[in-house]
Amino acid sequence: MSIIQVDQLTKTFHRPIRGTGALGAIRDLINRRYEEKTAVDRISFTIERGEIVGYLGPNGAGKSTSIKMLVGILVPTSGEVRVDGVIPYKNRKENASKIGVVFGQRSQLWWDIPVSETFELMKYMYNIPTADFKRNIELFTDVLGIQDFMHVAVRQLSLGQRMRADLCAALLHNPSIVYLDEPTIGLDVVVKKKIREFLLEVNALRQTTILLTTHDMSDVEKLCSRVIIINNGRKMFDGDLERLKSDYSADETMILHVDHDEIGFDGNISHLGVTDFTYHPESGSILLRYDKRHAKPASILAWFMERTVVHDFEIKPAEVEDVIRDIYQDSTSCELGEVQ
Ligand SMILES: Nc1ncnc2c1ncn2[C@@H]1O[C@H](COP(=O)(O)OP(=O)(O)OP(=O)(O)O)[C@@H](O)[C@H]1O
Repeated sequence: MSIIQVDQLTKTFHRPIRGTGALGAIRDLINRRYEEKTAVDRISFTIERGEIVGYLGPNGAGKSTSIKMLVGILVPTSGEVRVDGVIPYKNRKENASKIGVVFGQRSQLWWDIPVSETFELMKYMYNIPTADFKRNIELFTDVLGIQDFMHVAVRQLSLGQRMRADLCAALLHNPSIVYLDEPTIGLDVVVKKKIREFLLEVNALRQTTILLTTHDMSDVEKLCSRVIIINNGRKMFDGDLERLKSDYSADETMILHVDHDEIGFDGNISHLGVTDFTYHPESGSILLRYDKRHAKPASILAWFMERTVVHDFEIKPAEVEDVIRDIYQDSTSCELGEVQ
């Protein structure tokens, strides 16, 4: 059975409409008006044990609201959610023992006590057996490089140190599911790498299911076998990254390595279906972007080979970042493009 089951999940907020100016404020006091905002709109998906899934969408798409329903903080307006056999908002305590949560912007650690004592408190709160606790501390501190600041008070940690400590704390009780909201936000490349390695290791060792929201596409490419994309509360795509690229992007880039001096044409190559063209004389390379539905890479290559000496060439599919940006911008694809 799938570890996460979400069926037609919906959350509608009623939020006050605020009047403008002093008169509006007085009017609001007498007659408060509300508008409805459907933050999550009939979303359905299932996630299997051990999957690492990227839950993506632009700002305000409904990601945090979905996660809050999965962790049991919010009660859905309609639809169903079941996590490891439990309805989160009805069985909050049981659900909490099975999950780990990290919100990149907010820490769950106790500000004034050292990291090591926070971990001891976690052991007590989650009733973690001593042998498991020791094993996890050894493994996690090693992979995340926490030893150097184990005895430092949380408020004195840098952002990267604090995030590593947060991750460690969230995983000490061996949760079967981990929700990560922007876990690498604001971190340098070295710490990002450590965190990604850690997540992959825990996932491989323990079959931990990971649901990750991030705006960092390199997180997605390094970690996620599958992505779910939402926009305006609706699911737009559910599948693997390669499928995302092939279904949603027809753009490719061809890079030609040519002789510096011999490039001899006027640059008018739109008839080849090329949409973007740049020549870099310092490296002797030509970058050509085209829509593969309208252009033939072989014809482009042949055309250039007739006019200059081409030493080498490569073809690159669109970067996932570009594909996702295009999907975010194209809100009309919302329902039409939904893929299960
Ligand atoms: N408690 C609330 N009351 C009213 N509206 C809310 C509430 N929480 C969220 N919303 C609205 O629901 C929509 C979705 O918000 P949500 O925080 O889920 O988006 P998000 O995808 O997590 O965005 P971001 O990437 O910016 O964190 C937004 O329009 C937001 O203003």
